[in-house]
Amino acid sequence: MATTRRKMIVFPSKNELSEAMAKYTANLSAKFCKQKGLFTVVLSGGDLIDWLSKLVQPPYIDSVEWSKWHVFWVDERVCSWEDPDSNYKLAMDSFLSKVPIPHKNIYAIDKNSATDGDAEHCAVLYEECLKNLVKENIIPISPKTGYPQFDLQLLGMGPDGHMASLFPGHPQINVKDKWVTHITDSPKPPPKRITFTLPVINSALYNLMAVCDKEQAHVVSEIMKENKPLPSARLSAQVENVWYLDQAAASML
Ligand SMILES: O=C1O[C@H](COP(=O)(O)O)[C@@H](O)[C@H](O)[C@H]1O
Repeated sequence: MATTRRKMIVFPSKNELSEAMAKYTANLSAKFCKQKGLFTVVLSGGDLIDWLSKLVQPPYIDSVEWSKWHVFWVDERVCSWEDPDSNYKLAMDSFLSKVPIPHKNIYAIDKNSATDGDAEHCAVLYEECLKNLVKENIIPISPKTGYPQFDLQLLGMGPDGHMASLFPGHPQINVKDKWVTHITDSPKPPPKRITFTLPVINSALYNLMAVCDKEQAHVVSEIMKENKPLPSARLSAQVENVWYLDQAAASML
């Protein structure tokens, strides 16, 4: 599996980081829409969705080819779509409902199994959904890794070093025989979640990890300076693995 070098950019403020993230996303959208007529974007939950707000403002709101976007989640909390914990709801409310992405191109967790709290079935169905999209030539399989290959993933990290719903000390980080797995004892609530597995995450062409605030400074230093093998430290990408930090998150480097 390819291991691209981690690239790091520190921004003076969260606002500048947000602007850069919008520009990075819009540039890749233009590149892939031109190259292959579509753009596959994987979102996470958490603070990152707030930082994406610049995409729903000029110039991007008018220039991005939203109709060509296909949107996925790197992880999802197993709860109803209306639950405030839902990553789908979070992205819908502040981002996706404001841009003209065709509804059929927004691939949420299965509504019924999520409401029923059946994490295992949600993971199985999400993997099935990805496999169907491979057959439809929406998602290619990476020739290098054999896993599905997304164009861009926008990721966040928790203060414990987790990314997606891959938590330190939990076995999901080592799963290789699935594309999507589940957890029922997440240390961060809610306990039931589904998540892409590490080989899928690392098969993406571009991975952008955005980390802000002083509370994250310690874990950023553990990863960058001490090489601590936390889940986020294992992030890679096929073309570029870039970390956007604000000054506060980078303050212990
Ligand atoms: O629980 C989750 O946490 C991570 C990090 O979130 P943040 O609020 O600390 O930025 C997030 O990336 C993931 O998608 C989410 O489910």
